[in-house]
Amino acid sequence: MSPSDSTQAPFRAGTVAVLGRPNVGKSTLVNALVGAKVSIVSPRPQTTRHRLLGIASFDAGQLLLVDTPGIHREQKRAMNRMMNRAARGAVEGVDAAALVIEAGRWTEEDGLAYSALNAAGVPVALVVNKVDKMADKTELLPFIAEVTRERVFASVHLVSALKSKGLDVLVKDLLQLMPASAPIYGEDEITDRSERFLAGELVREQLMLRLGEELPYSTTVEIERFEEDGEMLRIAAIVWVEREGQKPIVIGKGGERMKAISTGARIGMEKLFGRKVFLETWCRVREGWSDDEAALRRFGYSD
Ligand SMILES: Nc1nc2c(ncn2[C@@H]2O[C@H](COP(=O)(O)OP(=O)(O)OP(=O)(O)O)[C@@H](O)[C@H]2O)c(=O)[nH]1
Repeated sequence: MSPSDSTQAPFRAGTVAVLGRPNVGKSTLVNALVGAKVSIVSPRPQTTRHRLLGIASFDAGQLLLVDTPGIHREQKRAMNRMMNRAARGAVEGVDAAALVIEAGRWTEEDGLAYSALNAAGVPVALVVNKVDKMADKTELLPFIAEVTRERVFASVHLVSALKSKGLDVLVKDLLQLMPASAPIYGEDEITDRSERFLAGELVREQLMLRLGEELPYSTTVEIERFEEDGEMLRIAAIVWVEREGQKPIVIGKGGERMKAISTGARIGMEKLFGRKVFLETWCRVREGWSDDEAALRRFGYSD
């Protein structure tokens, strides 16, 4: 994708907060813009736990995408507070926001996100995602008319992040909202996260995809080893569970599930890192951890 303006146009670079309800497709959009899987995707809401910077480079500029965790639907007051806090945190210092919504659905939470962004004075591009899912496309224009009736957006986009549709114009319009600036990162950089972190995320993604609702909430992934061995990478991942009884859920009958998790994660790693990966995956019980230690390990740290 390379939206090319006139040759006179300055290079632009800046930060875009990607906001929206859980499951609307924020991570899928960031990955599609970056052109690689920097943010994990699953049909389960609340997949994204971390703020993450995806770096999308184009001929005309560079977008630093902050992929924010989705916001819970809770009681109204709590929701309001969380929404504002999440929006404020994510929006601090950004040049624009992409508010991602699902085609045909505008909810109260979307309205709250819009209001928080508007109050923060951040220009908002409305990204109506999952257009491919809408059987009757004639409903799209009245839907947009309704959403934009009393709200101001810098631009409005109909996209399918999954099928990479409508993204060229989105990039072009987002770049217009960025300040003239030299590139902030190298053209081949795609995230500020380490490869080690991304490896852990790919294991976590497989856990979510393959365990679904069965996945114990407190499960964490630790990358115990991440080493270069000639052309290949040797990686060891530990899936930490809280109780002995949770191990069979992760491992599955005859180890089948763990094998599938490991293979899925390895394939993702080989694609992302562009080389062969030897991956070992273990499931262990994290007996005796304090909450602090568990939290640190969740971010890939251990003493
Ligand atoms: N049909 C269709 N599905 C999509 C599209 N974009 C995302 N999805 C699917 O929607 C689900 C959620 O996608 P994510 O990218 O994880 O959504 P998210 O907003 O980052 O979710 P949280 O991490 O929970 O905030 C996944 O199953 C995606 O494959 C799209 O354009 N079309």
